[in-house]
Amino acid sequence: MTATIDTRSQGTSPYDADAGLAGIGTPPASHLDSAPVSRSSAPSSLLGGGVGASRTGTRRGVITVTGPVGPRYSEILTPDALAFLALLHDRFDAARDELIAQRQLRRQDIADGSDPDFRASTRPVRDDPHWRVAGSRHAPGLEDRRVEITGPTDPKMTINALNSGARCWLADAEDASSPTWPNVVEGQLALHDAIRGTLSFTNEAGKEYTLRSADIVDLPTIVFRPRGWHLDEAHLRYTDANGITSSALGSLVDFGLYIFHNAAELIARGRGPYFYLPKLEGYKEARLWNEVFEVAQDALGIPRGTIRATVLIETLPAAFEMEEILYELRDHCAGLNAGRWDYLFSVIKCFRTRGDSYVLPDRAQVTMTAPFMRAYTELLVATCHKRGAHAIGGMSAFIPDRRNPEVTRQAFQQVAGDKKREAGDGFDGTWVAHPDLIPVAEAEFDAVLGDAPNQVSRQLPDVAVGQHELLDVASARRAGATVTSAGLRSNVSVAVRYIDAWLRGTGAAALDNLMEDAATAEISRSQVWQWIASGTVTDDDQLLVTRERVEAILLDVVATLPHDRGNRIDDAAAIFRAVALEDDFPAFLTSPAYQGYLVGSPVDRP
Ligand SMILES: CC(=O)SCCNC(=O)CCNC(=O)[C@H](O)C(C)(C)COP(=O)(O)OP(=O)(O)OC[C@H]1O[C@@H](n2cnc3c(N)ncnc32)[C@H](O)[C@@H]1OP(=O)(O)O
Ligand SMILES: O=CC(=O)O
Ligand SMILES: [Mg+2]
Repeated sequence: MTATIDTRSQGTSPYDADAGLAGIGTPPASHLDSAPVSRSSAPSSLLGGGVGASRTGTRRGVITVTGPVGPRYSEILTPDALAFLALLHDRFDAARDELIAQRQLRRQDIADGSDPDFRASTRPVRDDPHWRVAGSRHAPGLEDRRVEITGPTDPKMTINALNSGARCWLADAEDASSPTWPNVVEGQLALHDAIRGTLSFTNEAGKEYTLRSADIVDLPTIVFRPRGWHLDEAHLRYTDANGITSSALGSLVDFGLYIFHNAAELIARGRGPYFYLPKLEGYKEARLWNEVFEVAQDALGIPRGTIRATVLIETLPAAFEMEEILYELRDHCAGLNAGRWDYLFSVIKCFRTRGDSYVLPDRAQVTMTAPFMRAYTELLVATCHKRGAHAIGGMSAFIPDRRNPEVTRQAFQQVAGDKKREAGDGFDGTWVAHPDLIPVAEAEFDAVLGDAPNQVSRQLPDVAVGQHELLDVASARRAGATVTSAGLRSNVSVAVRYIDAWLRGTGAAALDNLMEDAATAEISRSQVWQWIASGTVTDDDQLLVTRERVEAILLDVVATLPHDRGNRIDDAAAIFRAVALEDDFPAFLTSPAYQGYLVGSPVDRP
């Protein structure tokens, strides 16, 4: 993206001068923020004015399709849908760039030694006891979210998820998705058809898949997760009113196409346009989403407050702004989710240059009972319930193997323990990665919730989590967790195999009996980067983690992997080198991998 960013006017702490939280102490339903979205600026002429010019003659931007067009793509990429995307980009493209720049400044601050903390400037939001979020009120299908299955939106997974018996389905265009052009557009087609009850699929062996009901109220409630703010969509070009052209934004494309095509249908069928919002780093990003929602609802003629969003708290900076995030989205917010894998990634990213005391042990040894992780989830539940929001738990990575009873037994045991802890801690629901895990998670939540749809009314006034508890990452190693040579090798191997799968169009994979996705792969590569940068010594053999050592492991791993036709092991290894072994630390591995390796590759064509 090319927008000019005036970082001087924002400063490194732009929140202090912020007037956006001025509504504190007044009734929560009113829109008192200074945010520049008003009904008068809403695009009433959107669908009548044609792309490029409004009825009043004001120039507007244009979205152009540059990706190849497959069967039925025209049903998604309609002129009106593209005009809607152009409207969203006109309003929010530059604001997105500013927020990405602010993320970088903040991360640099942390790298330079300034610890994240709760903001003094937003204390009034936290201290005001009166406001509440919309929650599940007037949001049919979101009252009881005790088990949510997650997964990508290809037709088979869509049908399997909707037939799974879970309460909700997180339809994922984020961590579980490789954002190939077919995955993006055909995923929208699958959702479009599923919502209308017409989706079917036949696999290569001739097995037919159909929805168990054509009526979506009989199926898990769909909660769609668009891509995060950081990802571009290279197959749609946005040309702004000044003729400047750039890639479209993945988040606005995913969100925009989904709500444009499905909001009215969802509402008519007794559901609503529901979203998960990933990878936010602060409340200003929540505010941006809220503005997107308002503009979208106005443009589509849907009452404001119809959308519901569940925000993933999966970055360290966002953990210090949970309440502010809820506040910004209060008219649209259903809850928060503890996105534990990206959270760990964010912890590593933020502290990667801060030396040995910020080094985490092997990924497998950082469990949810590590004090700093427990502090994060306790704060999340307490914050949600204080504000009438659902607290949704995270993903245990253990997955069953239908061909291996022992692996399945262990997965069930691990998942049961994880869900028991979450339900006991006050979470209102949780995620599972695989349909066979639904009864396991359900049993643990049933035991706590009984017939109640949730436990939002359970207040947790005794939770006392402050800056120290959230930042005490050293607690994991103090408690005996270690960095091992096996952990190092596993990080290299998992990252390379996952990136290979991602380059072949698969965004979630079962590797070594664990669910791996973009978030877990980010942990693997960033741990390696941090261990090298921190001069970490593996505890079992007392050897330094160096680039040369990792390079030798990488060559060994690559030699053991099949180099069949279609595999992209060498490309995966090249990406791994770029994101784990260079001096620079790309904020996300998917950004260079997308631009340099995925776009234009064989799987990127219909
Ligand atoms: C950090 C985070 O963000 S977590 C959220 C993002 N991650 C995810 O959503 C991961 C979701 N899970 C998955 O993608 C898959 O479970 C995987 C890739 C981990 C494993 O998938 P597979 O190797 O196909 O598992 P397996 O062979 O046991 O599947 C058995 C059946 O269950 C289906 N299935 C497995 N997981 C899912 C799922 N999440 N949703 C729907 N159906 C599923 C499979 O499609 C398969 O169906 P079939 O018999 O009709 O072919
Ligand atoms: O998105 C979820 C996570 O754990 O990351
Ligand atoms: Mg995540």
